[in-house]
Amino acid sequence: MTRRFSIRVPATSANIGPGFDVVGLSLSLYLTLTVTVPALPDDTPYQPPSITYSGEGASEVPLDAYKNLTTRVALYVLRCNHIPYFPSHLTIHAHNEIPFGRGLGSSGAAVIAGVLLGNELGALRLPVERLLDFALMVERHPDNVTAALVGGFVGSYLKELDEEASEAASVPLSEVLPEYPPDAGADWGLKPPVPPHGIGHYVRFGWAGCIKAVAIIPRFELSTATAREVLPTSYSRKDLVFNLQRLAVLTTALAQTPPDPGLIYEAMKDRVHQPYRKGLIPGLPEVTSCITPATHPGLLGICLSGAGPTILALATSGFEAIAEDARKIFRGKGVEIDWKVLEIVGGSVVEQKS
Ligand SMILES: Nc1ncnc2c1ncn2[C@@H]1O[C@H](COP(=O)(O)OP(=O)(O)O)[C@@H](O)[C@H]1O
Ligand SMILES: N[C@@H](CCOP(=O)(O)O)C(=O)O
Repeated sequence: MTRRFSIRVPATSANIGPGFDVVGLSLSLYLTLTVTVPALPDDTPYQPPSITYSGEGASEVPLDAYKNLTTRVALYVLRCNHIPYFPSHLTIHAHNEIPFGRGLGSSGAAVIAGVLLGNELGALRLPVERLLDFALMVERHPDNVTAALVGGFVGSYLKELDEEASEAASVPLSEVLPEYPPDAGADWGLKPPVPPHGIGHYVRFGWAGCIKAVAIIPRFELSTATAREVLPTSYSRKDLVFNLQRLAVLTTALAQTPPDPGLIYEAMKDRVHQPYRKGLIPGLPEVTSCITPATHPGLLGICLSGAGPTILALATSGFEAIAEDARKIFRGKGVEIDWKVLEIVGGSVVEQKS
């Protein structure tokens, strides 16, 4: 019987100020795959997947299943589970609302979509923890992928692995995700590195339902890799303590009703990544320091979203004033923006269609 299913993965905002590589928030923009696996007579010649794509990134995303990030991740999951190739005549339509390279977790969503696709195509029934292991072999910071998979406001850490497991987990991404040749058939020779078990661990924090996220999205891309290259490799104790103090308070403060702007605004400050990224994002220090709960009633706190360039303002009201004043500051620096008010949503959903 022909199988049809959809996979819907949310956008995410990582860090939320002091929680660099630790916390993530799932947001109401989605990457949605609609998948069909036709039932075919046994003697039908093999045909590789056909991908169509609409929405954000449509002009740049590869439609070759052996080059596309999502399908390469799916094939990696299948191959680690002894299934060497995609089902024949597979069709996938991807519709994407998450802008590329803006700090809203587009690559994390593509990776989670791929892990869930592999899990469905192979009927693997992997538990959430194992799905996360696969995602963490590809995207090494857990904040985006964990929030995209399980949803909500999430904190995660990577387990320290023993020597053998760390070696397996430190395989270069090019080996985890080789660009398999489309005509190579079932016997590619290369054995994929199977992830160690239990790489990532997470907990979901509470979230006060009245808090929404205003995403202020500059009209330029900044790759996460570039925005990580500018970070130092060591920090002063003073700066680490500054962030730890704020993160500890923030994870509970965002669950309280009514939320306290006096507590949250200060708790969303950061000294680990934002100061080093300001050279890549004109207007970043001005937007985060000029828009405050005193000047903008309803604002709780403001930070860089993920690696940027998007700015995330958490607020209970006054969304338009926050975003339009951020627009003025960015415009003064020659940067145009778009903005959206987003909800905090649940995690990825796989739905079988009849
Ligand atoms: N839906 C998708 N399908 C395929 N590739 C994607 C998809 N979404 C993102 N990517 C890849 O991820 C890149 C962006 O990743 P990254 O620099 O980490 O930024 P961010 O995750 O903040 O949007 C894109 O340029 C593209 O190569
Ligand atoms: N902790 C990471 C988060 C990157 O998120 P993205 O949405 O920009 O990919 C970082 O700050 O580098």
